[in-house]
Amino acid sequence: MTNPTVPVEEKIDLEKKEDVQTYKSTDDIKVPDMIIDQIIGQEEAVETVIKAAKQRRNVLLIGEPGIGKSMLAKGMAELLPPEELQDILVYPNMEDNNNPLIGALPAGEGKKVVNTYRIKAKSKDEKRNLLMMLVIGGILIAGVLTTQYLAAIIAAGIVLLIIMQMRPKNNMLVPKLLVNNEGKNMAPFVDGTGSHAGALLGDVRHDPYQSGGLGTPAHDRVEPGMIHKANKGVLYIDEIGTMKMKTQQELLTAMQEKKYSITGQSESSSGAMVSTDEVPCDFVLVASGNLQVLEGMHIALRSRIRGYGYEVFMKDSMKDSPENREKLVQFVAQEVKKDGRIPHFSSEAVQEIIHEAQRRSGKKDELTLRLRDLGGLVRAAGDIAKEESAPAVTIDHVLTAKKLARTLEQQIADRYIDQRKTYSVFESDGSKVGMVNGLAIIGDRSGILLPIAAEAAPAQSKDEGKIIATGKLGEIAKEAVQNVSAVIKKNTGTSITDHDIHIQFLQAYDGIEGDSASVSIATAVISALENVPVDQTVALTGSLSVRGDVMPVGGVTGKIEAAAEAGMKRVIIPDSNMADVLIEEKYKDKIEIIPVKTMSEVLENALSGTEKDRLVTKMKKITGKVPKDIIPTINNPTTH
Ligand SMILES: Nc1ncnc2c1ncn2[C@@H]1O[C@H](COP(=O)(O)OP(=O)(O)OP(=O)(O)O)[C@@H](O)[C@H]1O
Repeated sequence: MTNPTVPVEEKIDLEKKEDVQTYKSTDDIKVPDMIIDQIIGQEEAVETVIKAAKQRRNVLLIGEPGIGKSMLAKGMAELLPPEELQDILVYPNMEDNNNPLIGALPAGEGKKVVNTYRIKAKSKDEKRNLLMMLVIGGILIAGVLTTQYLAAIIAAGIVLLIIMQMRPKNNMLVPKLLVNNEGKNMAPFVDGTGSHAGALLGDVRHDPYQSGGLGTPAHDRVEPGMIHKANKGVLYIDEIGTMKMKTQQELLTAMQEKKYSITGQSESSSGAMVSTDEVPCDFVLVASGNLQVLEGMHIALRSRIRGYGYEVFMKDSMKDSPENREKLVQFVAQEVKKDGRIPHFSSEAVQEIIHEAQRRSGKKDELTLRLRDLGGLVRAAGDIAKEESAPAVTIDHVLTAKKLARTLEQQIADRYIDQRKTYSVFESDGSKVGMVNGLAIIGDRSGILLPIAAEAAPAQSKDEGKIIATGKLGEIAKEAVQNVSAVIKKNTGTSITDHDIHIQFLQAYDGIEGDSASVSIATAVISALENVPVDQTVALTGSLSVRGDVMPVGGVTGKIEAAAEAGMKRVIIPDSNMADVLIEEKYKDKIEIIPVKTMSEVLENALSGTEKDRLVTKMKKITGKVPKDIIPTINNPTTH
């Protein structure tokens, strides 16, 4: 299917602040030509890159995956002042075969020089071949005339061998074009991500025949590195901290010297004997990665970037404002154009993408900037529309795509829920002592139910009770119980030190983040200590401060949706997270959301049965020791 195309002059140009509201489909929106103008939501990073490009400075971009780091690096290459691009040639060195010579020529000249050498070599070879044929022919004719056939054949063979050995190999004198910039008018962009030392710094191939003089000449075995191909342009390296220290050190040397000779990288190879003259490598380094990457980064390399460049911490979300929503309209138009196979999006379909951007940010009044993932949704919706041969992508296509294009984590979460239901790992009705339906996040935003079981027994040791936590999140559990032991005592008057407390995360799998489980753990422990059942129709999330306040956590939308999927009727979340809740319409009637500020409110809502009243009365009795802020909430719990 071909996309309908509005003539360029009739398109809405957002850069000129034209009114975007009038657009019917993304076909009406003009996509900027320059990559730097296509970058959405990273204004500070864009400004820095523009500044860095003017001065040819290095840049370190730190941020989440898929937010536009490599796009910025490409944009920078487009912006670099158009310097004289060069072709680099490597010539044989007659005096020292293992030290090939380097020559730089204006772009486009390199190929011509190589061709001239080739033609010369060819004509020399042809002349010599002709001469050889004449000499051998003469010997053979003489042999025929003197009837000395055998002697003539042997003589011709010997002459042939001698000439072959003595013949200078003209081909060997032809230089090799290392870097070819013919026809290029933009600074090069080279992505060196994940490349090993040879690919990055250049290499000399091994030649098993080099000792016999029969092999490929040294200069012909020289291969340029990415640092050389990026000469006068941008060298982009993602996840720079994963690169070997030695390679980072060499990279630093190349950056400082702006030239770097090529040698064989493998010590046992004949290439290691070869070392060329210095090859120009005047590149701008754009390094990137997430915060952890800094740990693996060579200190001197980082300091070089800091001293002669800029460091930028990129955003993963932007304010949900009318201007930023317009930028997302441009984003959808860009992705459609880039893909080239999917139809344009109707304005309603774009609205749904914007709504999803809101949801995915997981934060109040923000839009996600993890645009690679959002682009995935655009393409999935486009594919569905294309399959149906629809002229444009509609809101229904986007909704279907959201269902189909579920992330791996979301699919895993669904399967866990099914499995756990089948094996009754958790319950979604009735009440149970020491069992809590906690909530966690897997991947970056998929919620998952995390059942937690606690048992309390009188301490076996006379001195002090123990906290025994099993399951993959054991450490978190121990820490959480230690942190909240004061809160438990404050709420129940019971000291956990008189008990051995066993906690288990039931069937917790790798990749589950359990940081926000402390409210759930405390509830399970209190329930077990006090023998008060927990309502199994409630799911919980929240982080507990040592004072007993419920602190905000990440991913509430995903967690609430997971609770609803698992059949929970109510979900307790931190009050301060209420503004982040953007659950899908279909879940709204399924689950009641209860915002809480303190542990007492959690207990009021999570515990059940007559025993709860006993505990509340007990809590009230000890409220003399409880800070004032808890008293009113115990008497007057907030339920929504
Ligand atoms: N800020 C942005 N503006 C416009 N498009 C974006 C932006 N961020 C990501 N994209 C889209 O996502 C794609 C991937 O982005 P890019 O490769 O730049 O991400 P990245 O941050 O370099 O990720 P990684 O670190 O995983 O390589 C881009 O080609 C573009 O389509």
